[in-house]
Amino acid sequence: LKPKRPKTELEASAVPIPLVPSYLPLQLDSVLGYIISTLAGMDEMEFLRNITNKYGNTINLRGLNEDFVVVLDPSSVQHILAKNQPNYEKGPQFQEIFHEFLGSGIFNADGEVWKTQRQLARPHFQTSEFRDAALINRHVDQLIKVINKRIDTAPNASLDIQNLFCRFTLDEATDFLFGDSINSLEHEDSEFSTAFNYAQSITAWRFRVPLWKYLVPKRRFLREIKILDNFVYRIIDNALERQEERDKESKKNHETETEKHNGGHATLLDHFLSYQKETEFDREYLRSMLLNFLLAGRDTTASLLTWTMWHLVQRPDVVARMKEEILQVLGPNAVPGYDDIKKLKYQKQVVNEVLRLCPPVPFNIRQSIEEDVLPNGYYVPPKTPIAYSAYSTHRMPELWGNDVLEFDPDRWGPERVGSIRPFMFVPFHAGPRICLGQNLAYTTAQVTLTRLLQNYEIQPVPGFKPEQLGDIVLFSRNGMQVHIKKKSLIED
Ligand code: HEM
Repeated sequence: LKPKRPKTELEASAVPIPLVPSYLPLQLDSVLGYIISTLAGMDEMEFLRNITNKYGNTINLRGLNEDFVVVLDPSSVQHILAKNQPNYEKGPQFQEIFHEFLGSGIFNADGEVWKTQRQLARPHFQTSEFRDAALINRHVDQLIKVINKRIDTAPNASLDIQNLFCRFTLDEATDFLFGDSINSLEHEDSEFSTAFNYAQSITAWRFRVPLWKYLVPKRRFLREIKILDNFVYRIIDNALERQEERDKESKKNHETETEKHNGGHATLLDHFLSYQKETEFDREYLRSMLLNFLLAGRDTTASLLTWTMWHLVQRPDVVARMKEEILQVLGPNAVPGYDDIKKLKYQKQVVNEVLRLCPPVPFNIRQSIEEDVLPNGYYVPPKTPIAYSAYSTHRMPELWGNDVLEFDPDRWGPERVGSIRPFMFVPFHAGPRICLGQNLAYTTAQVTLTRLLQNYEIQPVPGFKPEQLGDIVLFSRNGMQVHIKKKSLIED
């Protein structure tokens, strides 16, 4: 047993966070119950929601005598993500779990290491980098080609659209970040995507199982990481060669460093390399940087598109309004760019409503540095893991009303959007570490949806029901089966 700390003055003045009850020493009943149920396919997000419905919006899920705080109130979420953000870091536990996979990349770093990467990367995510949406459209072309081929060869069979979206966003993200697409839409069983998926799912297990070091097999994990490394190092070495040639050229032309930076860069990697003079990056740093951005950007957008399909196949009325809007703004065939997408206001409402009910990152963890008191008076001890769940906060009836579980894009319409207060809706996180790719994600999702609705009719598969899987990203365990037929917008 951990020795009991003497109470500090702050602790004495605050309220202890309610403990979720358990009955065996070391809370073994709760810990084992959770692991067994998860292995058996439990919906973890609904499990957490049921616990908070029963015990309150600020709880301590203590396991093996370690505290684990969960907060859902917008004011507490705001406190840890923004107001007192410096006191809530990713922390050593998080970093250890992710280390082999992500090194000290942006997603897995705190302090100066995080800050430098964020500052350097930010310009690459400005809208100007994807205003014409050409890169996105190129990969949507490929997606459409694969869907058409599938319709031609098996017109009556259902299709797992989640699988296609994962391959599509992997191709788009590797193109945007590395300048070298995996082309997994063309070659489904790419060694890289298998290795990436495996590394991600083992990492999610390391989170769930407190004794992961002893329980989760490591040999295959390290073998798959090696496959990722080989792939990424090849890209880095090519980019370094290109950079050297560019440097020689610019010396010939007597360009200054500032002129070089202002030139615009095709990929995130080139963008980082253009700062090589000021900041010495080694290959390992660049490798981690790329894998971190890939993790952050790829499955999240695929998840958003997947759950959008699930809601749309059940709501022909919503689809009809979306199609009407596309016809008005773009017509049946025009390929959308960023500026067109901005005019698709109802479509954005639909996307926001999906992000509310099915946030791609449903759960997120920080660790306190010093002791603290939350705005609702609860005491947070030092060095304590503290989590928030966008999934649960987005489903609180006291915030959203009694129709909270209804899919209603009109919540986001001009008359009602005013009642959505900050930190009630946090699919992209918030505060200084808010998602860097938010704008790119909306653009990718909306360009893709527009083109799918211009070209197809998408229908439910009778009897199919997705099973939520709350890994690092919210997916459906059994895919997302839909029926899809070619149909132009003017045939409606
Ligand atoms: C629907 C799509 C997306 C969602 C819901 C989403 C959500 C999030 C969330 C919740 C975080 C905070 C993670 C944490 O701190 O633990 C985050 C961070 C981040 N996201 Fe996204 N994201 C999406 C798409 C993208 C895309 C497309 C990219 C880029 C290719 C991207 C790049 C990043 C980066 C670099 C961070 C780390 C920011 C930092 O720590 O300073 N995201 N995202």
